[in-house]
Amino acid sequence: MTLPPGDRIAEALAERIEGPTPGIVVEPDAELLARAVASALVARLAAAQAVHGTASVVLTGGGIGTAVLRHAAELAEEPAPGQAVDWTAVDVWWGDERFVPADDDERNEKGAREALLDRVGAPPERVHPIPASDAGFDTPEEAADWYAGALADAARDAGTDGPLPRFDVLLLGMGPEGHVASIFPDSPAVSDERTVVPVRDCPKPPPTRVSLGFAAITAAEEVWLLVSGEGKAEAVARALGGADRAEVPAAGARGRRATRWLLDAAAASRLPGAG
Ligand SMILES: O=C1O[C@H](COP(=O)(O)O)[C@@H](O)[C@H](O)[C@H]1O
Repeated sequence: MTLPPGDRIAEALAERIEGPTPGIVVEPDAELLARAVASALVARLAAAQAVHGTASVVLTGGGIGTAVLRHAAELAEEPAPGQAVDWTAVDVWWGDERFVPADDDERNEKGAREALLDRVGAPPERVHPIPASDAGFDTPEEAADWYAGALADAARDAGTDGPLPRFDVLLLGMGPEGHVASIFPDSPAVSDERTVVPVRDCPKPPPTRVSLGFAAITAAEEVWLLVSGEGKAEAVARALGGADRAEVPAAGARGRRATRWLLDAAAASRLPGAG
């Protein structure tokens, strides 16, 4: 495990951190982290479009996740070389969502639309929100089944084997107790093998949610965990120290090709070697 304090995320990407060992990059503070991740994200999506014609990203809610999207929208106004994303050719999915009405401020979708999607003109046919509670589904179970079907349909339309389309980058925030998406420690979701799982009695409000399961998270090409703040430092250290994913779900978030922990200095402060 390496810990390069102050290293730039773009440089780490250029080095192509790949394989089973998570790559760790530390930026000095949350604002610089959000800017660096946004810059790396648009570069990665532009590169995916150069190869495949389209790109796909799985979004997260949360403070840093939404700040990244705001900065990505700014970068779209005057793209740097290698960072020109055609937002009409990006499929947008979500890692988790709160099962509340569509206009509720708790919706991750609402935050993402305001921060990025409405600003870059993402077309409705490429934006795939997890259903809201007023979208015609009575329960999170029904909404989860529907979203699993939407993912499987997209995979089939793209000619991809299996129940999931290609995810170029899957973004995850992490809670102070180590939850990712809406997979909370010691909850049924940690051992649920479905691609999309309903979540009830969630310890963090709102209590009713829908989340990608580990089967979908670990199918992504790249998983990027975005974490800031001292309050999350212990969970970061436990996840990277080999904790069981049932106890620290972030420990089970791995990409097929790469797993990147993108941290600010406070979140990295309990890792071995942190100053
Ligand atoms: O409940 C959730 O929390 C996490 C982390 O949020 P943060 O504000 O502490 O960064 C988020 O990633 C997830 O999508 C969300 O539903």
